[in-house]
Amino acid sequence: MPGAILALNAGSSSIKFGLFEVGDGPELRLMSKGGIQGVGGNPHFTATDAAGASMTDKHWQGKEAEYDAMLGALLAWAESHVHPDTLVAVGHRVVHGGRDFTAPVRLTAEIVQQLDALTPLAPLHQPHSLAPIRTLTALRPGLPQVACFDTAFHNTMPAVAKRFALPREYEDEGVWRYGFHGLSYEYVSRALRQDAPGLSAGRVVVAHLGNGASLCAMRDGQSQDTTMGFTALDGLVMGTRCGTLDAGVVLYMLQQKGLDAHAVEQVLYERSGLLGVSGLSSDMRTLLDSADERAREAVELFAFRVGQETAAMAASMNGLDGFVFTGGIGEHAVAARTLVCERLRWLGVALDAAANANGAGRISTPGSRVEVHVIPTDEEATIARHTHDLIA
Ligand SMILES: Nc1ncnc2c1ncn2[C@@H]1O[C@H](COP(=O)(O)OP(=O)(O)O)[C@@H](O)[C@H]1O
Ligand SMILES: CC(=O)OP(=O)(O)O
Ligand SMILES: [Mg+2]
Repeated sequence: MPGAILALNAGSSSIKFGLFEVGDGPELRLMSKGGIQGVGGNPHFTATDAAGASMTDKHWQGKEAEYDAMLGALLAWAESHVHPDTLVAVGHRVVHGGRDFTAPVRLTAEIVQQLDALTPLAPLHQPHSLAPIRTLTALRPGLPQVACFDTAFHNTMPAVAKRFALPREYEDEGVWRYGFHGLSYEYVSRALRQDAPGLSAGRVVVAHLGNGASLCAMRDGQSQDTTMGFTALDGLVMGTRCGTLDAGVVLYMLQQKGLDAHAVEQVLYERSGLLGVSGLSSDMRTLLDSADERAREAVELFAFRVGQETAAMAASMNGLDGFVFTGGIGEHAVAARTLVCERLRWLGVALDAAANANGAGRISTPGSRVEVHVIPTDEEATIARHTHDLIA
């Protein structure tokens, strides 16, 4: 089935994409990757070829910066590089699959409606996941579109790791831990199996540290536990999200502070995390560069929580053989990796400071009991592979 697949990963302020050539076999070849940054503000469209050379770099303004126009332009750009009739499908990252979607699915109007009903479970993400699906359906009604879910990878978690200690009727309604960042974890799981098969068969904590952040306890490449739960609000300190919080604080906000549900949602999703603690920025790079004491405290809390939750993930697997950093912070923030590894020393992590600073793939010392790796994630590659498998 020769042709091409466009994989889209739409977030709150950016749309990332990967364009892949399909051959006759199962392997896909990356032709281009890039994205639109500044969606909703000053959009900036860039794309590079597989070797990293720039293919386009444009700023859009006025009518060109409107959502449908931008997606139309991205689609037209992709088609101009593969010819319209060879674009065989578009795959999307959809953050929440709820209890009904545990594997990639070919989209229909009815399924889009079902996914829309999950918006309250992922208010920061689901609308952004669905927006490009709707626009592309209007632009190219006949083009097959596939949804790939962030939650699906965690379906292998044992019941005890999924369960909340709430009255059973909540569980009957689907209130349990789903977990997220699954397309990223799936990519890392495959990369480990290929490049470090011994470790991949063991007990590994994968840390996806980006704007959203979570950990996955992986044994034999499968999810055993994760720090995110029913929503992407749980677990670690994130850019603007608080992570794990005593539910009593929510009651305090409602009952003592008089906030309504919408105001609480805003505090927890948009004004907390690194931004809330530092009062400065949600961006790790800005905080690491800052001399402000509160910026330092925000980074300290971030690393402290990664350390605590790693111990919890290790407990879920009865031990720890490896630790993997991925996501924007995990891949690039040398100082943040150092702080995290210091908190994992007692678990058997010995960091090789030079390897960490030099951007090596393995950053633990040869004698480290726990192997530490940095693996750049590629959610778009996972999306493209699933899309290909589904439509082939
Ligand atoms: N060189 C760097 N040094 C420190 N932090 C970085 C660097 N590059 C990216 N980051 C951080 O990565 C985070 C964004 O991660 P990313 O995975 O790209 O986010 P998203 O969840 O939006 O996909 C930001 O906090 C950013 O500051
Ligand atoms: C699920 C989630 O938190 O995603 P992101 O990191 O893209 O915000
Ligand atoms: Mg992300």
